[in-house]
Amino acid sequence: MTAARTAAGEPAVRVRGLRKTYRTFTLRQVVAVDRLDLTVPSGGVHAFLGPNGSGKTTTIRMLLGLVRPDAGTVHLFGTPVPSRLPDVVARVGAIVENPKFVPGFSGRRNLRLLATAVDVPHTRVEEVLERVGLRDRGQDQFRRYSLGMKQRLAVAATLLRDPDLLIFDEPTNGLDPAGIRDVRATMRGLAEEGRTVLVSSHMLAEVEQVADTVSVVARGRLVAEGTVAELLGGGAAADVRVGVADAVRAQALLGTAGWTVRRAGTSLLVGGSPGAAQVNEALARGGVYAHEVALVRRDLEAAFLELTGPGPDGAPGPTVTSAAGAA
Ligand SMILES: Nc1ncnc2c1ncn2[C@@H]1O[C@H](COP(=O)(O)OP(=O)(O)OP(=O)(O)O)[C@@H](O)[C@H]1O
Repeated sequence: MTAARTAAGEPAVRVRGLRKTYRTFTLRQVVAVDRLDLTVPSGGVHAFLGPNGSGKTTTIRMLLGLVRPDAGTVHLFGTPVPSRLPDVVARVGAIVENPKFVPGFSGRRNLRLLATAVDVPHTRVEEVLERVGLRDRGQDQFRRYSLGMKQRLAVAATLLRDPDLLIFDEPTNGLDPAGIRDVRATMRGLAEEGRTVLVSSHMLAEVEQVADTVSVVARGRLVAEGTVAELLGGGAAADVRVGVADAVRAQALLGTAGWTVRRAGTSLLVGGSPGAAQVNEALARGGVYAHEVALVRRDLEAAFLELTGPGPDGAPGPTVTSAAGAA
């Protein structure tokens, strides 16, 4: 099953030059998505990351044929959308906004209604309830479910047709920590079954823990793509924090080695070095012995703000970086 889901060699999602402009009530033009390129590899969890209003929901709605683009192309598993959406729609499941379930019906009855609507046998309802851990609570009324359980029922609904691509728009909004953990575990589990999960988020911590690859958008445009580690600059590019008694001498030694050195409280932060061991060695060779040498991971929040914040002139976004080195 895993091979069949991913064997096509096509990315699950391929978007090129996508653009969508809205007109507000005051006839002001809002560019929601602006010549966006997006590639979601087949298999694994891909985070679609960006601040509020950066165009994530609009993009997802275009992937699903719910909003018509002004320009650009969308392919899902190599099939052009929306022109040939019917050919691929059964392979895609999405939770875009709060799913509509009947509050007074049980979770199971809600799913059975949906199963009938999409022509799936009711035996599949039991499978998906089991899959999201709701089989024992399937007889409870939907209105009695916690938010996390409601979200899991929504996932179960998307699984009815056994899709290869699942799209979640901000799935952890409003969930408590246990609910967030559940959603993350569900996403990982789906990816391990060979499916592709595309999850939009503005929550960096969520992305770091669950995503294999990430696309970062700001003001409707792609600003970076790659793995989380690549977006953070990788270990080699991280700073090294050094604690020494003689900071002046250490600063001179490290500067001579060609690295950038700046003060951070009582420590020094060394940038551009190949790693902590090399920094330590350079100090020792110069007769300076550090009481602390530690690799400091670049802060994800800082990296994200750097990527998505306004440029120095406050206007267009930062240039596109391909952290993965991919075209
Ligand atoms: N139907 C609409 N009419 C007018 N403007 C819209 C409409 N939908 C979205 N927008 C605007 O387009 C821009 C992108 O919105 P979108 O909802 O796609 O971003 P988002 O990244 O999903 O944001 P959030 O994380 O807040 O949901 C925003 O400026 C938003 O106000």
